[in-house]
Amino acid sequence: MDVVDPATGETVETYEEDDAADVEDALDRAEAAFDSWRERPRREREELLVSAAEILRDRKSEYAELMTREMGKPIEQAEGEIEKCAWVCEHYAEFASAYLEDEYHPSPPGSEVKTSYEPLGPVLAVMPWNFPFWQVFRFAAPNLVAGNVGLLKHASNVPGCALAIEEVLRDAGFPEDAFQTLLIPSDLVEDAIDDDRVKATTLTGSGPAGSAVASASGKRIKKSVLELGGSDPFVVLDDADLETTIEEGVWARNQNSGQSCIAAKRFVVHDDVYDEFVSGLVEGAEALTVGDPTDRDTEVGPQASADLMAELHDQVERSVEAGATLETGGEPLDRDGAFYPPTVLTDVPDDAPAARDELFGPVAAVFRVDDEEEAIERANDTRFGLGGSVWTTDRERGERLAHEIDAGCVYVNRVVASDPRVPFGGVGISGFGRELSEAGIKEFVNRKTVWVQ
Ligand SMILES: O=CCCC(=O)O
Repeated sequence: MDVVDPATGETVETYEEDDAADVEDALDRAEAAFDSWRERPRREREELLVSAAEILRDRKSEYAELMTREMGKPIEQAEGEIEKCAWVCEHYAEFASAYLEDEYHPSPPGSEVKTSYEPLGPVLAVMPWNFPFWQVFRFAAPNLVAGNVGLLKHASNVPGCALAIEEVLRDAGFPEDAFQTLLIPSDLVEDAIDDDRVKATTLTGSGPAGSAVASASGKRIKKSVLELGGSDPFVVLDDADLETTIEEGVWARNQNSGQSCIAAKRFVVHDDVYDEFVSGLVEGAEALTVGDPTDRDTEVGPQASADLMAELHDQVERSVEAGATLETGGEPLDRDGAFYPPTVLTDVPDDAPAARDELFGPVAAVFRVDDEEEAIERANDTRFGLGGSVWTTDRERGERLAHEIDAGCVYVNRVVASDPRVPFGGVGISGFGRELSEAGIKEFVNRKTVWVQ
């Protein structure tokens, strides 16, 4: 596995891939580890998560630099990601016991009936490169503390991050085989899912990858959780506080260099404020500092690879050919590395890629609407359903519209963001199941009814 620094296009590291025999060995070890791990008192498992959080904070610079080198995340955002991983570890260290407490039910006199939450076993996680630490920790923290063991198949461009995560957990004191990284190509994933020792699967990534993992899991009657793409609407009503809304909109679209499933992708803007909003969005996009992700002033780094940038550019070109107006950006930067500028498209036709598909880079598509009803219609005119936001000074109006948007989460006057305290996941082709909070820790447990007469 070659790691190519997307800021320079140079190969910076090569890792040896694992093969089928390595997978076999890892599955054996995972199964054995589960037998003893599930018996460890939960309090001890929680304490290990506290140690993992400490290690993450101690090694924040080292891991942030690794992430920046492998997938180009601007360094300050990479440090923020490591902090968030520490937070999710601390969150589950504090709340896992309450989340997994036995639940007692009304029962006939003389009997006791409860639900207990017991671990399932080895869970295979297929994870993406865009938040290479966070996406893994939000799987690992709840599952390890619940008593499951983890097997990670990470994206092939971030093997160093995958191994570093394994290192954090081992150094924190988790048993060696409680969490293992498999540096395997995608074609070995189905074999692993087929294996009886793997009890469940979770994938964060693209629709086709999600469909493949869920199909293979379904064939073997194994539960899966999918967190796939999004095309989140950012709905700006006529009474929005425009200064704040524009500022937040620029960030909502360009965070993580535009490569986030919950980035705002379609801006649905009321006619009364449309012109002012668009000119603010364009000005904000042009003011962003694009460049070397190791530089602390950089706000938008490279796209994670030249291929991904080419795919994004093709979507922009096809949208413009279909009739969209390019307000700013729209051409790869003339320099080494996969740099794409913050881009704004207006007049986007309904059948253009920028309206229909997910654009996984710093490209905003803006739509003009005449009223609330049309805003909701436009917001819901997508097969995705991950997140969405509504911007208005009238909180009740915002909340009312939030209930009308078909998505796993809708934020009013706040940029959509995942948070350990609240469920995260989508509807439609954005996936199923939930991560984080109590909902997340209960995805891969046996909700066992115990009836004592
Ligand atoms: O790509 C998805 C974003 C995930 C997150 O921010 O938690």
